[in-house]
Amino acid sequence: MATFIASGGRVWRKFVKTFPLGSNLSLKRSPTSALANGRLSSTSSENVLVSKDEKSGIATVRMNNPPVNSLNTALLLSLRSCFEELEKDKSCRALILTSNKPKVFCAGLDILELYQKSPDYVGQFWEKVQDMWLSLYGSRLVTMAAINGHSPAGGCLLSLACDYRIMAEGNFVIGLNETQLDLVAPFWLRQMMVDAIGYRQAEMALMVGALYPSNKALQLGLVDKLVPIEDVQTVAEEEVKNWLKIPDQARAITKMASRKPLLDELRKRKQEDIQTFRDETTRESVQLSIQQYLDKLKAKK
Ligand SMILES: CCCCCCC/C=C/C(=O)SCCNC(=O)CCNC(=O)[C@H](O)C(C)(C)COP(=O)(O)OP(=O)(O)OC[C@H]1O[C@@H](n2cnc3c(N)ncnc32)[C@H](O)[C@@H]1OP(=O)(O)O
Repeated sequence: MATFIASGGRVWRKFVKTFPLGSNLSLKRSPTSALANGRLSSTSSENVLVSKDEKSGIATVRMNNPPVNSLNTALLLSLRSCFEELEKDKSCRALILTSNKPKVFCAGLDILELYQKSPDYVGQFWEKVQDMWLSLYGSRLVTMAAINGHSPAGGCLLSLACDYRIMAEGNFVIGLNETQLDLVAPFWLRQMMVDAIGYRQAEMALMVGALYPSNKALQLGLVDKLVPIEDVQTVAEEEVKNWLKIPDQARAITKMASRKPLLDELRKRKQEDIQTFRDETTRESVQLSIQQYLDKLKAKK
């Protein structure tokens, strides 16, 4: 039987201190998890559930922000802190990012964080998006997106920041639909898309704000593997184990060599990027588009 430890090591205690914990400290574990027989540590904040198999060093990070894991300030802060703590944990070698709510991996940025807010507020919000991305994209760990549902916009951003993407088959969409909200994806997000699917396809996808069904996403190379939804976690664990056969140091140095230019570019242009976001999102016409988009989402029911 698996042993559940609420706050086993230094890293976990620190993480627990950083965030208000929900009453539930027990691990919400997929019944099909291949880690079931490993020694597991777990901890949770209200919006992110983390478990780690001590033997393999594989952590699973489950977004738990109902109803659709939209990235609000609290979730962004929790994700960043969680990525940074796992990064510092010497026994951690890999991270699987998934959703605790199958059928929606992440609905992207919380649109309400962009609606009728002051320029200062949206600027600070955007910095949290940047910092979360820097910690995930720049991670030394093997990072695997286990995309068990829809993954539009900011959800696609999270997936692209990982090293490998496994998505659920079926009627789920992924892509960068920012232009549909009258928003322009920033250079670092556009670049990840280009790196994943190539210049021409990325250019078209970004211009029209395309959301692709999972089979088309596989064909384009936006995701790497499609599996039935109930197998997403197990296949992600198997895939991570394959990656962990490669020595960590060589793999991580190689990863950094390819990602450093984009990481450095954002670090250098952080304030300019924040200013652009502030100016764009608070523009009257953009606010109107966001309002119409929100109305459309509500009217769907
Ligand atoms: C210079 C500018 C730079 C900008 C760059 C920005 C980079 C990233 C941008 C973004 O991420 S913008 C957000 C884009 N996201 C979307 O377009 C997704 C919208 N949501 C959906 O399409 C669907 O909700 C879903 C994810 C496919 C799930 O569908 P489902 O049927 O399961 O749920 P719903 O009934 O649609 O939603 C439930 C509930 O949640 C609300 N909601 C959904 N998405 C968001 C969101 N992103 N932010 C805030 N709220 C969201 C939705 O309105 C429903 O609310 P209620 O009606 O229940 O109150």
